[in-house]
Amino acid sequence: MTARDVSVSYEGGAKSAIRNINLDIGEKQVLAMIGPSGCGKSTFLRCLNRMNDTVPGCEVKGEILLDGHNIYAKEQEIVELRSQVGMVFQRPNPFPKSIYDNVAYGPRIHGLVDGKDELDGVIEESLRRAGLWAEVADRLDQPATGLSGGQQQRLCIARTIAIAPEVILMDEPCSALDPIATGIIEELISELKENFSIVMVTHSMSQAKRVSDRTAYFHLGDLVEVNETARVFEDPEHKLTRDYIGGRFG
Ligand SMILES: Nc1ncnc2c1ncn2[C@@H]1O[C@H](COP(=O)(O)OP(=O)(O)OP(=O)(O)O)[C@@H](O)[C@H]1O
Repeated sequence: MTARDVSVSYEGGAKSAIRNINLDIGEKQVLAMIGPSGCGKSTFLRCLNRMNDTVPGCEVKGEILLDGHNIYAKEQEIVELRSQVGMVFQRPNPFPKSIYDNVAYGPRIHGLVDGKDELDGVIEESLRRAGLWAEVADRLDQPATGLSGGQQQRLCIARTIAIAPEVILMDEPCSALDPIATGIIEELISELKENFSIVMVTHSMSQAKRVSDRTAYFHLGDLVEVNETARVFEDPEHKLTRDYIGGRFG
């Protein structure tokens, strides 16, 4: 994906949130977005699958290309876009349905499978890739809400993978989890990048260091720098980045 000159405002243009963002999201890489609270990370993330469309008074300008096609073009179908760009939220949000039906939801509504056997296969594969199969294989018909928080988040990842997106967006996917569940999700993210491009917002600089290939630093609505993660943390180009990483504000 490529963002070109993306600016977003809220309240009918009265409140500017991000300005002229130019950013490439590499294929099969993890891009971490960091920066102080309110700098526009989530706003930018939500542009990538047009989640901001549903926010009244929110205006998005510029272009976001997915495989060379502008996702803000008139002819873009939102349902199709959401099947190409999946999203995992801060708090695990399983549907009040069985574990099976949570993962089956996407393939069913997008018409991706033909018959029960194929659907069963997609569900097993998605749960395996999300590292959850061994824990739930014998209780697929049980309510998803009975799983632990970490298991629920892996279920939400399985639900996203089941529609075979190209890109997975993650908005602070571990912030509601304990350190052990966080470690499991971080390992999972490192495995998932073999097949998907991942963009994640994180408040944890150590997490960005551990899991991302590239890191983008946002400040007051501007993208200050984006570079290889090691470079951003060891030798940032900008003083603002250095100050944030050094804990001098944020
Ligand atoms: N629905 C909205 N209506 C009005 N202003 C909004 C809305 N959503 C976000 N904003 C404003 O846009 C700016 C960027 O917010 P955003 O949530 O994108 O930042 P963030 O970097 O993700 O913050 P955090 O790290 O706290 O989640 C902030 O000034 C915020 O108050």
